[in-house]
Amino acid sequence: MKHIAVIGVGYVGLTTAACLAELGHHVTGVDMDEGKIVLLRRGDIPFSEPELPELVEQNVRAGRLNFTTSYQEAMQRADMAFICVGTPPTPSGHADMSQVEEAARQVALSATRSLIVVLKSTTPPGGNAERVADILARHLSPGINAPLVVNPEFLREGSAVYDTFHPDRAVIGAWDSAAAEAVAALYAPLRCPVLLTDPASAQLTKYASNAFLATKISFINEISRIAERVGANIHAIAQGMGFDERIGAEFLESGLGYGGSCFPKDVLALSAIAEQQGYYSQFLHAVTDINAGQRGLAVAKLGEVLGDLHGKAIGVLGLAFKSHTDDVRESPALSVISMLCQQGAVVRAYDPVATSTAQKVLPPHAALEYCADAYAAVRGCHAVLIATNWPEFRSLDWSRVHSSMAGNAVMDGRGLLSPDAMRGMGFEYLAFAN
Ligand SMILES: NC(=O)c1ccc[n+]([C@@H]2O[C@H](COP(=O)([O-])OP(=O)(O)OC[C@H]3O[C@@H](n4cnc5c(N)ncnc54)[C@H](O)[C@@H]3O)[C@@H](O)[C@H]2O)c1
Ligand SMILES: O=c1ccn([C@@H]2O[C@H](COP(=O)(O)OP(=O)(O)O[C@H]3O[C@H](CO)[C@@H](O)[C@H](O)[C@H]3O)[C@@H](O)[C@H]2O)c(=O)[nH]1
Repeated sequence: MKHIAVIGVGYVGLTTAACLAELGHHVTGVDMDEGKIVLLRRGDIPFSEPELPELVEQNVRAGRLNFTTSYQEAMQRADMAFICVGTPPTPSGHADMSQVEEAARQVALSATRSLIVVLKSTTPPGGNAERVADILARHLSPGINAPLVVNPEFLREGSAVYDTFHPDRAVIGAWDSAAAEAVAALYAPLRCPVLLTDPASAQLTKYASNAFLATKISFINEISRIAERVGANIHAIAQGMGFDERIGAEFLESGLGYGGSCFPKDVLALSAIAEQQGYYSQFLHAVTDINAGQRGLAVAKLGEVLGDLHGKAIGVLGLAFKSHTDDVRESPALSVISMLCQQGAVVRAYDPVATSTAQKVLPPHAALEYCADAYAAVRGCHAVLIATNWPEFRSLDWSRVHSSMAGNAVMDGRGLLSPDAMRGMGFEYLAFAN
């Protein structure tokens, strides 16, 4: 059993803290956001993530998990500190390292004993790990050591707890082999492959993994553009490709493209890393461009059917960047809503859990209304656009939807519905290549 401080209790930090506590460790989560800590101390979770509320509650009750805004309190007995703060994109696409550097400085200043510092935040290779190690060394009291271990996180939002307990691998990059082994020991109960490597390789493994998954999505979206022109069905194609084990069936869902707090920023950051080293990656720029283009294509398809979008009512189902989360960072749904409003459409939006997060991000607009349920959102609409892959949109009573709409167009931006069934009910069914 270890005493562990987790710095930053966002999506990654809170999940990591709760899962480490569940594995028997004593964990203190620290965040500079007092509001988050107040919520957590009251037993509330600051965001929506399946299984997490129960896990946090159980471990707080068992006395293994607590929360504070004080680094001193969290670091008092810490054997390890996990840095899980954000690395958002700068305007030039680089990863902003300021939260990580500040967290490292605070960890070092409040350390009263030697400990291992584990960098879970996604950070680019090319000097950043070295800089964090240097910040630690400069701010530690004499006689205290804090070797740095780079241990990138691979969880997905919406299945964060499951992914943490069932990881495909742990990647551990360190200069100090004893520190690397100590972090590897934490993963032993999870029985996953553990890759021990150097910090730069660990960092680049994370970016390469995200860029590869983003590439699969842009690739299938590129194929869907070709498929549409030759009258082929993209779902059949993806299925046929996916049977080939060398290709794999996952991440071949065509549609509005990827969003979220990771793929868009990490592909950009990888391009920026390459450019900093004098290499322009045409390939990564193409992945980003294809992805961005899907949103405009969806709006154009609606325009083709409805003519001028001005004054047309469009029901948008989904605001989150994917199902089972309230996260709207880089959500394709929000870009599409902005495009529709710009073209003069009246938007009626609904999401099972992400309305309040969307309201904080989208500027209020006279033509944008948030609705309490999917049926309210589609009522009186000329068209419906499915923007997020929530399962509940698949199981709506679509004949009820049809009879309550003013028009009959449905743009299925996530390939959720059966084209034949929808057309059979009298919808003008629009999608990417089917
Ligand atoms: N969200 C994901 O699915 C995911 C998955 C894998 C990796 N990552 C990476 O993990 C990192 C964290 O992502 P996230 O989505 O959890 O971010 P987040 O924004 O949800 O959480 C970051 C937290 O850190 C806190 N914070 C910032 N500076 C701090 C400081 N100096 N001291 C204490 N707290 C501080 C913030 O208040 C916030 O609560 C990023 O590098 C991200 O790229 C994210
Ligand atoms: O076939 C697919 C699969 C996904 N998506 C979209 O891609 C985005 C990302 O989805 P997903 O990867 O499931 O969610 P994230 O929570 O962003 O997780 C990714 O980003 C995390 C942060 O780095 C990594 O840890 C995870 O391994 C990686 O999957 C979402 O907008 C999805 O709608 C598609 O368009 N088609």
